Amino acid sequence: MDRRRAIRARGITKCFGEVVALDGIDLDVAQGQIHGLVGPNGAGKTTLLGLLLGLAVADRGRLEILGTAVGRALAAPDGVAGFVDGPGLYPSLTARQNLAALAALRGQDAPIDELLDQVGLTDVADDRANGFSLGMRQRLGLAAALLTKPRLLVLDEPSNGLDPAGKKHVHGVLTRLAAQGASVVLSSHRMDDLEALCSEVTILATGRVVFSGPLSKLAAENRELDYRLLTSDPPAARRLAGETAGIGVVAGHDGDALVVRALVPALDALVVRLVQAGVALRELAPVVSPLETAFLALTEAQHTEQEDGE
Ligand SMILES: Nc1ncnc2c1ncn2[C@@H]1O[C@H](COP(=O)(O)OP(=O)(O)OP(=O)(O)O)[C@@H](O)[C@H]1O
Repeated sequence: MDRRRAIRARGITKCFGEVVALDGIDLDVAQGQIHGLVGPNGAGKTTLLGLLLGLAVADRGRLEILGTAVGRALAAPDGVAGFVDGPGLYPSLTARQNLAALAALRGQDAPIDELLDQVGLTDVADDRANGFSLGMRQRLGLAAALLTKPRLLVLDEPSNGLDPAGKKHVHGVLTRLAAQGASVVLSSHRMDDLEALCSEVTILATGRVVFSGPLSKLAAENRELDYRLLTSDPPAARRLAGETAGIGVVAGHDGDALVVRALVPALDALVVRLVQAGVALRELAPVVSPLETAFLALTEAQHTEQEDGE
């Protein structure tokens, strides 16, 4: 058994009647890693997170969490905390009372003020949870999960409803937790969040893993992407792009921006030429992120394979 791995899943299958929600899932999550789960609606993300939290048991397969094989009991494995389908809170209690009640249930002292501060709820600490917005409830749920000092934190769509300040707090909490050696598995439909937070992602489609690994592997795959460039001299940039091998200039105007289709080596060559010609590069970014491009390509491919098989 590998204790350096927070999660090791092999051949996990889970059905609800006729519906195969998970179909032979393998998953590896290292300690200290923030791992993203992504996939279209109904892909099986929540079902998988529920198994990690001990809310359900797999029909087949082997699941090890924090070095221990998960049995058939419906209970969160030791060291695991989190939530699916929104956090469970006491609506008539304040944020502070919610955390105090949970700490008392566990018979432990907890740094409640510090936790409220970490998730950015200090100003509303004495407001009742039933008046909280979705983003505030998510953050209180995160603070509640942190009460147990988890070694594996499991979160279903933690970014739902977060404003930019809330997002900054949540990202800060998760990043610090991972830096201290805990692991985080979270699902999201927000590619920008996953790219900002996760070192590895697993893409699920109709209950199967279609990709699992580092984000850099997705970006480095041999796939042409469209890039948007803002430069100090748009006409010169357009001319140089047209003269660079492997660069396709995408038609249509986006203000002063130049949009090119290229693999990374050709893009590198273009940037070098621009700089050598004295054209300053002010912005360069993929029009659609590598993760989103891979997500669409991989999940659509899976969908088409299924249709062909029917
Ligand atoms: N309790 C249940 N009873 C019956 N079917 C279920 C149950 N839970 C999930 N399913 C089915 O299992 C499949 C996977 O659902 P799941 O909620 O895990 O997907 P998801 O990837 O989290 O989707 P979303 O992005 O919409 O949240 C779906 O077809 C869903 O309808």
